[in-house]
Amino acid sequence: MSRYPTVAQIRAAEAATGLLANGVLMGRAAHGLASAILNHLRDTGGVYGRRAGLVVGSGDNGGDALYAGALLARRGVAVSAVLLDPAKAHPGGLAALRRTGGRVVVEFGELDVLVDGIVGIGGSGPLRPAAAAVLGAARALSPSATVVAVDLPSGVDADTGVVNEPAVRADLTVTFGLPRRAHVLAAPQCGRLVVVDIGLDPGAGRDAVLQSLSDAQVGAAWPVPGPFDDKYRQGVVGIVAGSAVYPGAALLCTGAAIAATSGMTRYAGPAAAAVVDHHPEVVAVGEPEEAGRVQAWIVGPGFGTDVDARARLRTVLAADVPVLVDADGITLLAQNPDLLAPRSAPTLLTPHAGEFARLTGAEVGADRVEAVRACAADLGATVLLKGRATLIAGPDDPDTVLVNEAGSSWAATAGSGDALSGIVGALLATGLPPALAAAMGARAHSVAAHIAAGRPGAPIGASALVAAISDAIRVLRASGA
Ligand SMILES: NC(=O)C1=CN([C@@H]2O[C@H](COP(=O)(O)OP(=O)(O)OC[C@H]3O[C@@H](n4cnc5c(N)ncnc54)[C@H](O)[C@@H]3O)[C@@H](O)[C@H]2O)[C@@H](O)CC1
Ligand SMILES: Nc1ncnc2c1ncn2[C@@H]1O[C@H](COP(=O)(O)OP(=O)(O)O)[C@@H](O)[C@H]1O
Ligand SMILES: [K+]
Repeated sequence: MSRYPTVAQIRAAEAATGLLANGVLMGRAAHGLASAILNHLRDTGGVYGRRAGLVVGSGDNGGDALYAGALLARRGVAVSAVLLDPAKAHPGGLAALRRTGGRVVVEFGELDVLVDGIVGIGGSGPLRPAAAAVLGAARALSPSATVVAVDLPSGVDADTGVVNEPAVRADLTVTFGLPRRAHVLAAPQCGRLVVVDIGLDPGAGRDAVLQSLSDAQVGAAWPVPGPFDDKYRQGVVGIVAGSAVYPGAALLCTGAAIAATSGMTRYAGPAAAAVVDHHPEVVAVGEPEEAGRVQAWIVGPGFGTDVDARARLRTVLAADVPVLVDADGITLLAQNPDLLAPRSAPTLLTPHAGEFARLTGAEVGADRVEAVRACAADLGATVLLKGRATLIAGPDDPDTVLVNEAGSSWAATAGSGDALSGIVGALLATGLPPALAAAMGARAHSVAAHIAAGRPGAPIGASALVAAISDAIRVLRASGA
């Protein structure tokens, strides 16, 4: 389990050490930052004589950069610094840099490493023009320089992960004590993340709302058949998806459900013939009323928004079992929110941003974590908001929002949402709590996309993702073994 505290929680954890005012924390941060840069230099040709440029802002983020620059200069790195506001540059850090031979310059020469010490957790908004100009000139002169962000790439909001352009895009981000929300919400902007130990209380950040499961946790919790299990005991999932004209969603969703667990998969809808043709293990009928017992339903992917679809949604939501509503089902639900009111079994909604806006009447907005939390509380349902960073909130636990950072964007392809609902719905049918099922399913979905794309990676369709689900589960289960 990783936890991603807010800036307020990070500041409280730092203050609790009593080591802020005396500069001890900054010293540790600077050591960690310098070590990460030295490691990078060693891995790419050596340390001595390499060139590092520091872009230094007016706060402690700039202080970290200056002290780290001093340590690099002592190891033979040629360090230069551009001070964005010379009168406010951290005095101790600046003195240290000067003592070790680092130079203050107005513009950089060629660089191997460009260090973004502009702003950290005290920053707000985009890069100001002077900072953007210095970075732009440095990038133009040294396009292959490695960009190292101190704490987080400047211009990225630490709590929401919003990238306020112009913003820094880093190859490596070195942070201190605890990862910030932005590191998972805007992971592609941060590059590789190094978290330096600065001696925070080991319990620090325990109150962080935003959390992610490790692969090992997902693997250990993945349901597999036990010695006395049969097909029914592992959960029967019922799927209402696709249509006679558009059977694709039904095939993808059903295929994903079959791969995710060993329980039984039923299908109810107009694509029954095509489903059985592709997946002979499925028991398929025309309508949900004919389907027999299930432990969870998936309803909505590609099943349209006509009167028949509406009637099927009504039937499924009237069942006293967990229901996952996706895609067209969400669009219909947005028009008929009263359908949720009588339900006592859990409901799980899996919107993308557009469906989320339809459901709530408002765009997701900058604070995705708060948006998903509020939506879950308002609707009394678990909500999974899709994206590169998928967020999951339940209705009864405002102190937990789970996040799955996909690690790659190969899943951004048509029909991959149908695969996600198949995986998550099959997990729901095994009896897992909705938020856990959603987070585990999202993780397996991302890993499957990554495996299907291969190395160095090639575009995939959703069918390839579905075909890789079994391998993804193996990878997740092996990661905890
Ligand atoms: N507080 C602590 O204990 C520690 C703090 N550390 C470092 O200190 C940083 C936080 O320092 P500060 O609180 O001084 O804040 P920052 O250095 O992150 O930024 C605050 C300064 O930047 C200016 N600013 C805000 N937005 C800006 C923008 N868009 N463009 C240009 N300037 C902008 C503000 O006016 C202020 O002067 C952390 O991110 C981390 O790097 C580390 O030294 C570890 C210990
Ligand atoms: N940039 C991205 N990186 C990684 N995964 C993504 C990205 N964009 C979307 N996804 C994932 O791909 C799936 C897309 O679902 P959805 O938008 O419903 O597509 P469809 O309706 O075509 O099936 C979701 O699981 C989502 O989290
Ligand atoms: K920074």
